[in-house]
Amino acid sequence: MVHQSFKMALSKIDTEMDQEKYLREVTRHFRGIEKPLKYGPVVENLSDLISALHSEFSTNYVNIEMVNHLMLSYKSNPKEWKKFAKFDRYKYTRNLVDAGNGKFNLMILCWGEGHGSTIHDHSDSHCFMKMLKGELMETRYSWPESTTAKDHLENLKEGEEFEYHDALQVLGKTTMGVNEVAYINDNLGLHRVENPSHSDTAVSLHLYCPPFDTCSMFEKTTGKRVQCNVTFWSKYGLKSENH
Ligand SMILES: N[C@@H](CS(=O)O)C(=O)O
Ligand SMILES: [Fe+2]
Repeated sequence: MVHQSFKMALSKIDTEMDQEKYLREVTRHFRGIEKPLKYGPVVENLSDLISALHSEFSTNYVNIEMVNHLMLSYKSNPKEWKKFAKFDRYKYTRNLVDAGNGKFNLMILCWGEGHGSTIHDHSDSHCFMKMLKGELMETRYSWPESTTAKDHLENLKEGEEFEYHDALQVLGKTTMGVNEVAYINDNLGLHRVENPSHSDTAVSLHLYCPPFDTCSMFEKTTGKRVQCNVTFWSKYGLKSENH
């Protein structure tokens, strides 16, 4: 009897708990793994990785550690990802590889020499970043503490949030090489990523779950926050129309 009601309770959770809500909840606890799992599945190529990710996301209870494992387990092969790697002269590009049935976004980011992102958050999603080529330097920052100084309100433009007066604090810096995977979520802070090389490009593979199309960007010296849309330079190997 107890067993049966327990089963009923579980099936209730299964149907009522949506995956997005569940993932946002795990965001609070997951910190990332550094090595592939000892007995985890082996990923031979990019299409294996994509299929394995789809099956991982097919249930409501995504094993985020397994997602991390799969990202670590794939070994970069430029022949497999070249068709997605489209560069721009002026800024890093975001190229959609797979929209994960609406459950995750897998994309390839192409970084020209010296290109970098602005300090940003990840809209409460999990973010895995795997190096495919070259090196990237990641700097992490703490969140600005918000204040309520009324005299700043009049200076706010539409879409801007509250002013902060102190510079963002640097939490750490890491340089990542080919096949390494970094993990971040809003709980772990903000970050900025840059290609420190002035002679080589860099390419990285990012997985976001749940997917998001806006995030916040921050000014380092004031902590000022602006909501921004994030767009794709290309989708499935084809250049987006608006570029
Ligand atoms: N999160 C950034 C890339 S990075 O700098 O981590 C983006 O999706 O554009
Ligand atoms: Fe990021």
